Amino acid sequence: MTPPLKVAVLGARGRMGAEAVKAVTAAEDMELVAALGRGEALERVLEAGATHLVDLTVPASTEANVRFAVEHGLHAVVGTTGWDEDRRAALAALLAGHPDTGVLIAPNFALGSVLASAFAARAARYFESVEIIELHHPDKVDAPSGTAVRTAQLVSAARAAAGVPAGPDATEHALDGARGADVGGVRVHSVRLRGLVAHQEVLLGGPGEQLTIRHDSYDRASFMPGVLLGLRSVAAHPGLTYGLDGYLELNA
Ligand SMILES: NC(=O)C1=CN([C@@H]2O[C@H](COP(=O)(O)OP(=O)(O)OC[C@H]3O[C@@H](n4cnc5c(N)ncnc54)[C@H](O)[C@@H]3O)[C@@H](O)[C@H]2O)C=CC1
Ligand SMILES: O=C(O)C1=N[C@H](C(=O)O)C[C@H](O)C1
Repeated sequence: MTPPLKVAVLGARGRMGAEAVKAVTAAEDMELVAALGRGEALERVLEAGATHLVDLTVPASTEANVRFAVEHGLHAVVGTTGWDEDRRAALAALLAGHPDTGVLIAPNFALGSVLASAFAARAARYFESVEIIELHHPDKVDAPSGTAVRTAQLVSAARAAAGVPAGPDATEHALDGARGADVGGVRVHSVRLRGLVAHQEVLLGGPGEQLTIRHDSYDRASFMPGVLLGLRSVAAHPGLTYGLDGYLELNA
């Protein structure tokens, strides 16, 4: 029998971390060996014999946590936001010196969300205009969401590859922020509202028609199959994978 994956969860007292602790504990092929909150020494992960680390902390902590994991030969599955291009490049450079170690940075672990972003990228070349609205609970510390940034990047790359220009926009006068954030030429609008969990709409507009691709996470349980898939797959994918779609066969 294959021995269970020895998993440490960082951010274990947070909304996502607490859910991940439950999911890992319930998985028959995994053993939860450490569950750390803010201020607890990372060395405890090593003392516990972890081979895999899940990071669900905050943008200010995640980079140091993941670097620690890689430097100690642990595979890492990362859901925390804040991994911009510079941070990903620095991590990829570090991983080059640790060729057997894998890191997954997943802006969104929900399968439906990953599919929605992929569908949006596929549709994007056929529409004049594309904008994104992301809607989250008001305790979220970052905006726009990591998922919206990733979706905008995918949409932008797909449009560039097809030679489609940025959508028309005649705005000459606007209050700051009224047109949202510009992510690779795609406007992203962030809503924060009590009662929401994590939601996104990609609006695609052409003459006389609109396609809306919407995904809703009503519960953080929606993210757990992706966390477990990431843990089961990460060792077989050395180096840095950005997006859970890297482990899925979306074109099959
Ligand atoms: N990829 C995905 O599918 C998802 C990603 N997220 C992202 O995950 C992150 C966490 O989200 P939430 O759980 O909602 O936030 P949260 O604020 O509820 O939890 C974060 C926890 O991390 C702890 N923490 C901070 N620094 C730490 C450190 N160095 N070591 C250990 N613990 C530390 C905090 O004390 C807190 O308990 C955010 O960046 C969020 O955007 C959230 C939901 C889904
Ligand atoms: O903070 C959250 O809640 C979420 N964060 C991730 C993001 O920023 O995209 C994933 C999901 O949207 C929930």
